[in-house]
This record gives sequence, C-alpha cells and structure tokens, in this order.
Amino acid sequence: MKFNFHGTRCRKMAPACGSRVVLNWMRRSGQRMAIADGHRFRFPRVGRSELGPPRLGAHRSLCTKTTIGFRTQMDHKVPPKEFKWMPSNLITENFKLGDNGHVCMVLNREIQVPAHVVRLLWKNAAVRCAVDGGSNHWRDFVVEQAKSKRSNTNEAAPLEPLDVITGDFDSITEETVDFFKTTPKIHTPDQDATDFTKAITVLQPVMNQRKIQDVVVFHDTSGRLDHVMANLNTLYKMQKDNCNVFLLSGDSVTWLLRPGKHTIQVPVDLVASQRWCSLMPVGAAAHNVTTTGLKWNLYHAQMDFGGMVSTSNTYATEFVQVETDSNLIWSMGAYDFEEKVRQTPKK
Ligand SMILES: Cc1ncc(C[n+]2csc(CCOP(=O)(O)OP(=O)(O)O)c2C)c(N)n1
Ligand SMILES: O=c1ccn([C@@H]2O[C@H](COP(=O)(O)O)[C@@H](O)[C@H]2O)c(=O)[nH]1
Repeated sequence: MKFNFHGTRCRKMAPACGSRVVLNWMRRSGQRMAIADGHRFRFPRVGRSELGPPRLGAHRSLCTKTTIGFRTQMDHKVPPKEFKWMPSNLITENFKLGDNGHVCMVLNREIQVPAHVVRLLWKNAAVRCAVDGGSNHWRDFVVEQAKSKRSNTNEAAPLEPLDVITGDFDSITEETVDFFKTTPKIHTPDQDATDFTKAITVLQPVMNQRKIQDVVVFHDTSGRLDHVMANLNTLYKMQKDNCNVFLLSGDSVTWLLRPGKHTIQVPVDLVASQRWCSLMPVGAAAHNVTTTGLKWNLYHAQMDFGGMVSTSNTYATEFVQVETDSNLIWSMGAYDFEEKVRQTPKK
C-alpha cells in the first residue's frame, strides 16, 4: 500500500501503523530493533557511555510522586499526592530528566530555545523524535549548528541522530525526507488526533519498557492559537499515562500540575529577576487551590476560565507550593532572563 505524500505517491515511506511498528520493536526488544515497513531502526541503549560521566544531581528525577489516589484527598482523609518539580533541570543545569533519560521531541515551529539548551537536552535524551514538519526545523537546526561549528574554534560535538520521524507527513518537505533518508519514519494518518499526540502514543510502549516518564518538547507559542491550545490538550491527554510532558519555548516552560500538592523549586535567578509565572485552569474549574511562595497567592480559591486565572504572577521565594483539586497548567518564564535583566531600566 502507498500513501499520498505532498500530492504524489511515495514509495519511500509505505504507511506504517505506529503501534504495529512498536509491537515489532517490543517483540524484538532483545535486539532493541524495530521494523518500520522494511526500515530497521534502533532506539539506542541508554548506557553510561552515552550519558557521559554522572554529574551532580543527574540522578534526580524532575518529578517524584506517591501513588495514593486523589478521590478523597481534598478532604484530607488521605494525604494529597505529592509532586516535586525541579525546572532547573530544563533551564540551567543537568539537562536530563529521570534516571533513564527523557524523550526529546521537535514540533513544527522554529526552535527558539537557546541552542546550548537544545544541544544538551538532545545529547542526554534516550529517544529523539521529530514530528512531521518538526523535522524541517530540526534539519535547519542541524545545518545551522554545523555552520557555527565550522566558524567557531570551540568544536562542538556533532548532534546525535534522530531516532524516528512520525506524523501524517503533510508538512515534511522532500528535501527533509532526503536529508533524513536513513531515519525511520512512522506514518500516523489518523485525523482525529494531532501529530504531536500521536507521536507520544507511538513512543509510549518504548517509554514504558525503558521506564522513561518525561517528554521534553521543543515547541513555540507563536503562530496558530489552535495548535498552541491543542498542544496544551496533549498535556491533559497524556497525564492518563503517567507521563510528564514539558513544553519548551523560547521564553517559557509549561507543564501540567495534576490534582495534589506540588512543590516547584524555582531557579534563584528567576526569583531574583522576578520573572513571570502562571497557573491556568484550562479545561475545568479548580475549586480548591492554595498556593505559597508566589507574590499573589491563593487560599482555598476557585479558578476557572471566565472567573479567576493567575497570569503575570511572580515569586516571593525559591519554593512555590501549589495544592489543587483539579488539573492546572503551570507556565513559567525562562531562558531569556539574562536578557530581561539587562534590559531593565536602571532606577
Ligand atoms: C471535531 C473535530 N475537529 C477537527 C478535526 C480535525 N483534526 C483534528 S486533529 C487533526 C490532525 C491535525 O494534524 P497536525 O499535524 O497536528 O496539524 P496540522 O498542522 O496538520 O493541521 C485534524 C485534521 C477532527 N478530526 N474532529
Ligand atoms: O504552528 C504550529 C504548527 C504545528 N505545531 C505542532 O507540530 C505538530 C506537527 O505539525 P505539522 O503541521 O503537522 O507538521 C502539530 O501536531 C502541533 O503539535 C505547533 O505547535 N504549532
């Protein structure tokens, strides 16, 4: 069977059902090999040699949690689920999540995250994936990095290769297909879910088997609002799979806070420079939200769209606590804070 690719019949990539490919991979997991319609590919082993020498704190997961259900939590018959988050692992240090590494994923927007952050998160990833048109942007990044390497005396190591490209392939260009011709491609034609959601679903069995919980996503909040909203929706969809998805843009990090008690350790530079942070009740109201460590705190407050949302908030301390009975989107300013500090007019 063939499928349409930019209006032409394409023989290079016959349609592959993501789950079938992953099942093949699971069957052959001894070899860590997957078959994507004749293409064989390996998800690389995560070993000491790939991750380099252990670094201080590299063993820490960004999030730890207990396994107590939430149904009776807010009346405190049982203690609330606890989550600890260390966004510095994405912003200033380590650049690795979880003991078994993380998935790195590139969506279809220009990569605005600072190049050194992208490089380190990519290097430390266990699985590297580009989603449809995201592969065009990854190609641009690879080419740009190769150029700056040539013009720079400080040699940077080459970027690790992509493990897989997924998508309905309506955005990847012929040039990009050619550029990544040896990279396995998994076709996800379903038009009832976004390519981003489908990409995580395709990788889920691999993540389960290798005990990877975290997905770091290069996206951007510019461009189409429907894509931005759909990307937030993916955070909600994936929480069922006990999977943490972090959206990284040029100046923000965003993830979902599930019902429970969250402690977020904020990089001190962000506290000092009073960068923005926000709590948004997307999807459903939260009826009982209490925070500490913010400039504008909430006390057993109701949050909902059309009612109260907490945007343009900032930090009172390094440790922010949020206790909530419902999902909330947490988004915080990051990356360009040095720039912001420089731009602040002197009083
Ligand atoms: C109720 C409903 N609304 C809209 C759609 C259409 N739809 C939802 S997700 C999706 C796929 C989007 O693909 P993606 O690659 O994420 O975005 P693209 O840039 O191709 O629009 C489509 C077509 C649908 N299936 N059902
Ligand atoms: O403006 C955009 C466009 C796309 N995305 C995300 O990328 C994937 C893949 O997009 P394609 O257009 O199919 O290549 C899509 O599912 C979105 O999650 C985006 O964030 N912003």
